[in-house]
Amino acid sequence: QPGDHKAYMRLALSLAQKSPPKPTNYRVGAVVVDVPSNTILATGYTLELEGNTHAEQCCFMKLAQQHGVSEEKLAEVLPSNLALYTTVEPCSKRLSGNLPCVERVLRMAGCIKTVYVGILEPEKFVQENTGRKSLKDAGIEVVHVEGMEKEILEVATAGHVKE
Ligand SMILES: Nc1nc(=O)c(N)c(NC[C@H](O)[C@H](O)[C@H](O)COP(=O)(O)O)[nH]1
Ligand SMILES: [Zn+2]
Repeated sequence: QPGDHKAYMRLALSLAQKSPPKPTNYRVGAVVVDVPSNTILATGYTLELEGNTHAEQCCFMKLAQQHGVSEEKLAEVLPSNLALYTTVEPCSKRLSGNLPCVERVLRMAGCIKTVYVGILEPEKFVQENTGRKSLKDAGIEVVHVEGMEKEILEVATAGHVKE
């Protein structure tokens, strides 16, 4: 139901606010939900876990640890109807060269059916985020949860030098 989507996106935004501000990335929050049972399987925010980690990446790293598998094998052990909520759409390229979150989501195309995003990635670091198309081509639905764009962007860019 639409109400739930907003509630999960608001939870993701509260997670994003825990992320240490940096000028070279965005502060993002993410939540993985098992749709049939409407339960949260994992939460994450940018830089929550060791290394230069992204919010979505943290969710998957936690799930892999919980299930004792590598991130690559995660789709084999998770339920098959999951939703990923992320305040900023999954990245399709990272200036650090680390594996983009779209690639991580694509590996889980067997269980992640829908990605709910609060905003599309601004074109500050990466000219054009091609993620949405890659996800749709893999049969993953991308849904924009509207109404929180301004606050999501403010949180995401809190570490940036004000122009
Ligand atoms: N969806 C998403 N979740 C995040 O947690 C995060 N930080 C970004 N940010 C996207 C942005 O394009 C990259 O942060 C820069 O391209 C720098 O790349 P690194 O973060 O250093 O790997 N995007
Ligand atoms: Zn990412």
